[in-house]
Amino acid sequence: MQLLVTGGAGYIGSVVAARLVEEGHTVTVLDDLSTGHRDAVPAGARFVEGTVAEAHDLLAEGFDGVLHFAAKSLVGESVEKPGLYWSHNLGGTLALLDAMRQAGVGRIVFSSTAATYGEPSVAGRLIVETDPTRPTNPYGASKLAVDTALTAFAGMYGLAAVSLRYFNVAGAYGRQRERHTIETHLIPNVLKVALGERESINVFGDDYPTADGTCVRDYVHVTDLANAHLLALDACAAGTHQIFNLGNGTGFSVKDVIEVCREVTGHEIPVSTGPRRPGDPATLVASSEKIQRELGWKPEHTSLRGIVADAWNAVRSA
Ligand SMILES: NC(=O)c1ccc[n+]([C@@H]2O[C@H](COP(=O)([O-])OP(=O)(O)OC[C@H]3O[C@@H](n4cnc5c(N)ncnc54)[C@H](O)[C@@H]3O)[C@@H](O)[C@H]2O)c1
Ligand SMILES: O=c1ccn([C@@H]2O[C@H](COP(=O)(O)OP(=O)(O)O[C@H]3O[C@H](CO)[C@H](O)[C@H](O)[C@H]3O)[C@@H](O)[C@H]2O)c(=O)[nH]1
Repeated sequence: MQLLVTGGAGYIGSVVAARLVEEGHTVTVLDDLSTGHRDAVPAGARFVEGTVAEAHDLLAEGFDGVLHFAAKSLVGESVEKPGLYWSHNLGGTLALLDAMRQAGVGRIVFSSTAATYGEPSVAGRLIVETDPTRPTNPYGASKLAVDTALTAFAGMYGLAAVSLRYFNVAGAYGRQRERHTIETHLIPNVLKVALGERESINVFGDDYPTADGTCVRDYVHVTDLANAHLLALDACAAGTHQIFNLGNGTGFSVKDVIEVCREVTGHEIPVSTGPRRPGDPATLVASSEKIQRELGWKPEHTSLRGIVADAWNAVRSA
């Protein structure tokens, strides 16, 4: 297929773009390099620098589908700058959907997020796709708005849409790793301590209603996530919008993650404890039963130790 990958110079988009090239697809990456890197775009993919709001002319060249990763995606920043999130994530995507419609591009796989759910309705239960969506921050709200728009576009215009609601993505694909200039994510920041680039890791709150008081998340390997995109692309069906969770079904606390990083890196990882980060739900753990059942997705890298080890090997060899 001729595929447009928005955000394909970013962490997840670049790994998916690499897998698509390997599968024989013709890939064009559209990225404004606001948080991505030109050299993350895989060899074999064409690169166009620009924003999703300017995709009109590019799409007119003729594509079979779009994989839409480009977004602002920092929870804390979204609380501080909500307008940025609404304009980029919703406004940018609506412009993209209009351009797709005008160009006759009928297939989209969208990077949605666990942040669309907010606090789980039943504490301790895995989150399923039919759970209430009550985002606790503007990032999650803007992504939920896109999901809602996709349902409407599928119903009205026959768009074939799949939203993949990722939980916490981690790990590396060979040397392709997470490398944000402003890094907020837990695992890469803990690894910076092990590398000697930071003195300690600050735990954002230890008074949550969880076993050790720190937030619990579900970490999924970026290559398992990439494989889900290949399945989703094939599963797109005209006039439908399908939504799938992507996680491993196991929750790890912030303290668990730091301990695994200590084991993997052999570094003591000094810790300080600070206040809660605004917008953070206490616990987010996925049921991915639906995508396993309906699309045959099977995660292969489910151990947190293995996920951290892959990330560590990639940053050490950088
Ligand atoms: N990393 C996670 O754990 C996680 C979890 C759930 C959902 N997601 C979603 O997955 C997607 C990719 O996340 P990531 O971690 O790879 O982020 P990233 O910041 O590494 O990648 C995003 C890419 O999009 C580009 N971009 C941003 N706005 C753009 C615009 N308006 N036009 C063109 N390009 C633009 C950036 O330059 C960057 O290369 C995002 O949509 C994010 O919301 C990520
Ligand atoms: O230096 C840090 C960084 C993070 N944390 C904590 O570690 C946990 C994980 O935080 P991340 O920033 O790594 O990830 P988030 O859970 O905030 O968010 C990620 O997963 C979400 C869905 O679960 C969204 O999709 C979002 O895009 C993606 O960044 C949170 O409890 C956070 O408070 C710390 O204690 N210290």
